[in-house]
Amino acid sequence: MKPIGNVQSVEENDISFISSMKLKNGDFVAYQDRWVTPDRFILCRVKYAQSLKPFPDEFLFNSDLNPKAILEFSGMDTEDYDKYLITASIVGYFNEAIGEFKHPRTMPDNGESVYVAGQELLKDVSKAAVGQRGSAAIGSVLGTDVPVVLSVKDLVSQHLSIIAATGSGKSYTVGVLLEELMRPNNRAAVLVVDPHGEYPTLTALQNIKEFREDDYRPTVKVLRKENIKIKITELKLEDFMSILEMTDKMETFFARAYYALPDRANFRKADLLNEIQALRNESNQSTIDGIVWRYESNIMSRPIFDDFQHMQLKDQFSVGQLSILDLSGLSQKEQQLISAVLLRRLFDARQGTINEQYHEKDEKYLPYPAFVVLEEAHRFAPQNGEAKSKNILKTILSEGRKFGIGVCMVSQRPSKLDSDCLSQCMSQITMRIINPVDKNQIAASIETMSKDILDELPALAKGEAIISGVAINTPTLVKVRARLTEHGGISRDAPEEWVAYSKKAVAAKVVAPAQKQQYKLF
Ligand SMILES: Nc1ncnc2c1ncn2[C@@H]1O[C@H](COP(=O)(O)OP(=O)(O)OP(=O)(O)O)[C@@H](O)[C@H]1O
Repeated sequence: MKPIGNVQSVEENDISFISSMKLKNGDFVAYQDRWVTPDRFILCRVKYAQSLKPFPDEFLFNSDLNPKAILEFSGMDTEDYDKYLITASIVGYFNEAIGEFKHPRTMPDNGESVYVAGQELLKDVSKAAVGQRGSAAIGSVLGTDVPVVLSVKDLVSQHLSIIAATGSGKSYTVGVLLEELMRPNNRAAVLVVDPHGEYPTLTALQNIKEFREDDYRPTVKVLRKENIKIKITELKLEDFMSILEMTDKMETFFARAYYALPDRANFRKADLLNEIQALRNESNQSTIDGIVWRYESNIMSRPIFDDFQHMQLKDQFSVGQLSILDLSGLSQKEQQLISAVLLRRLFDARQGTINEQYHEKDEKYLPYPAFVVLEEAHRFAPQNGEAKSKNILKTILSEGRKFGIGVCMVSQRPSKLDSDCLSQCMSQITMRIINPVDKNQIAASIETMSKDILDELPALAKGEAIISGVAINTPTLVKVRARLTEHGGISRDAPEEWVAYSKKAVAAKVVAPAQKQQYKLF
């Protein structure tokens, strides 16, 4: 390796060095740990770079003149002005035995050589190697072709957040992650809760050879609203309350009817309606009418609520299967309710299976971990306000690790996402964020987000991310790799569509002779 500069000063965890190479924030450099282990390199992450020697003010007065040209004209050495003072924070050296970076505890001497970190050092940012069991090759270290490979074990056991402003590449990155999870080295059981129907294009991966090995071929199953069934007994009293939006008086009567059911684990929609009607007397006619009207229009007539059928958990969670729950076309309340019921059943199944309460023949037996991706997570766990799915999500985020349930929360509005939920995601893929309120929420909820990383967020380009947390060895700027399947969340080109539509309309007018006005002279 050829040195690119020399250490000028050291302060706290930062080194400053002078170089003629203009490095970018997030680039990695290294110096040698000369006094302790001479051949050991210490990795550092560049925080900022600034020109070392400012031009004399007089050279800058006239914007028509190039200051460098004035320098040359004055016979001064331009090279002195092409140097940068670069500050980088120490990441450490990779300790194979503990599998993480350790701080060297000694700082470099002034004048120590600094190098651009090469492939050999950069590979240590990844927690796994490409193709290894439990690896997800998500992209490369920005500006290099060194792969960044995440640990799937850590993503699943300690949850993940994917946060970015709209259009920055969130759902594209989710697609890349899902591709990695479905590869033969992972064969994951994954469910994506997809409120906009963006992920069905992933079905193509079933036919791509990279995803096959021996007899393994991933399955991608799209569950659309017509196939979504919730057995009425799966709803709790508070679910009914939230769907029916009743007055306090109505809620009191409704609760009475619900508790009057002879068997709350086994009833039909009409049985509950009968119990409501049975409460009718002369003094409560209008209240009961109100409940009945709400119950008939929101429960009786909705096909997703069924007397007998419900979605089988094993249909949604199966090893080597990516299930896409396409909730487009359903109201936000319905989306929350479906997710709540599903997450509750998943938690119960995994808890019961691990505690040996459910056995092989039981419908609720689920003998493998599961990963749930929640797009638009702020809808399911809002920071302010209620959502039926919020409590169970909190439970899974805090206890899911014991039972092998991982959650990936995807959102473009972290400030609208419950901060407790966000702080439970121990790995983070954070893309461009401009809104200061969102940045503050990230700073408050994600411990690994240092100020210099936060400052980088608005400058990230489409498809660039900062990956931090337990699935990677140190926070790293990453270029997310290209998708193997087509991306489903295409941004619409409004002017293109307007012009195309207008041209079609004009052409229709010109060529439609039947509609042409016939003029007679006399
Ligand atoms: N890593 C990448 N490589 C190449 N193109 C990318 C990458 N990431 C994103 N893009 C491009 O950027 C566009 C926007 O990405 P994407 O749809 O993922 O944004 P988003 O953050 O999910 O937006 P929204 O919040 O509106 O859904 C995509 O259509 C895609 O063409």
